Amino acid sequence: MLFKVEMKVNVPNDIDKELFAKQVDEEKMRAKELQEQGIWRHLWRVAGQYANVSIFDVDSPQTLHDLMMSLPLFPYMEVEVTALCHHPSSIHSDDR
Ligand SMILES: O=C(O)CC1=CCC(=O)O1
Repeated sequence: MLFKVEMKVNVPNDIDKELFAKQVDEEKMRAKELQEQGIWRHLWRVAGQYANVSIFDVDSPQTLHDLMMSLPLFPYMEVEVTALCHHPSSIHSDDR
């Protein structure tokens, strides 16, 4: 199942900078793993914002939920999830 996930990162003004830098590194490593596994299919920066638009390929909404909750930067994120399905005019057969 494909999901569009929009993540906006809100960094608290009083955050410990070292802790946050560590969490960013951990997020980067997790994102790399999930991309290599074909789960995090697309990861795009939203121009001009500390935000991204991503496409995830997971077996259920519960799996997506568990995955999102486990992201190191999740505590700072606003997240919007949109379920996607095949478009009848798409020429790609692998976008289900
Ligand atoms: O920078 C972001 O948008 C949050 C994030 C997602 C994956 C990653 O490495 O950072």
